[in-house]
Amino acid sequence: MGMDAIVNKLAPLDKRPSREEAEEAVRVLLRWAGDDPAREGLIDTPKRVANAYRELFSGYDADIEDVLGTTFEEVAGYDDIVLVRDIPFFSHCEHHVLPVIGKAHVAYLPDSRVLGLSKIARVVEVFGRRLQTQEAMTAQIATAIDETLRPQGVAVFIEAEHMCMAMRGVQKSGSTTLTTTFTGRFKDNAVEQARFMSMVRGR
Ligand SMILES: Nc1nc2c(ncn2[C@@H]2O[C@H](COP(=O)(O)OP(=O)(O)OP(=O)(O)O)[C@@H](O)[C@H]2O)c(=O)[nH]1
Ligand SMILES: [Zn+2]
Repeated sequence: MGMDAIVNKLAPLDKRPSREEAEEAVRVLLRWAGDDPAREGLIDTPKRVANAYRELFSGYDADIEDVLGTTFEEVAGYDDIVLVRDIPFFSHCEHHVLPVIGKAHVAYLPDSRVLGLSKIARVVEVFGRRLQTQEAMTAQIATAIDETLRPQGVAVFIEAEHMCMAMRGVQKSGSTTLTTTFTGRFKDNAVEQARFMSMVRGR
């Protein structure tokens, strides 16, 4: 997957429906649920839901190259694993638009340049705040870091619970789905991969 595949997912703001259209769609779904959008408690709900969508799906508005733009070279020759562990995120599955709640662990092996640490968590945030499958989100985080920083390797490990499996459908709460993407040396070298996994698991 290249950067284009990630960038193309962005819907330009001017191609979006109007706020009034979005609020009307919420009223339709409230009626579909069985309630009356005209009753007092629901009058402002379409506005609130439209606002919440702007926040929950703000990842479509972010430019990943801006997010990852700041890099540093002066790190005293440091060339070992940089791992940011336990980055919490909320996403939404693209099949049911229900929450996916999880943690991402993201590492890379620098090749002269390093990233600002907060940028790693920001990348997770950008891809989390879109409609996702866990597999795609894992691969997108790895690709974004790989193609902007060009490190020796990237490792991404996501563990998450899908509300579409807990609240409805098969109704299995508490199960966790694990996904990984490895690039470069993390992909080619079993020792580096194992080191990443034990750093993630070590407490
Ligand atoms: N691979 C993958 N599947 C997901 C993810 N999120 C949700 N799903 C699955 O997407 C599938 C959609 O299956 P469908 O049969 O089309 O939809 P459905 O009838 O609502 O499926 P059930 O959830 O089994 O009731 C389900 O098996 C979900 O568990 C994800 O991140 N990755
Ligand atoms: Zn789902």
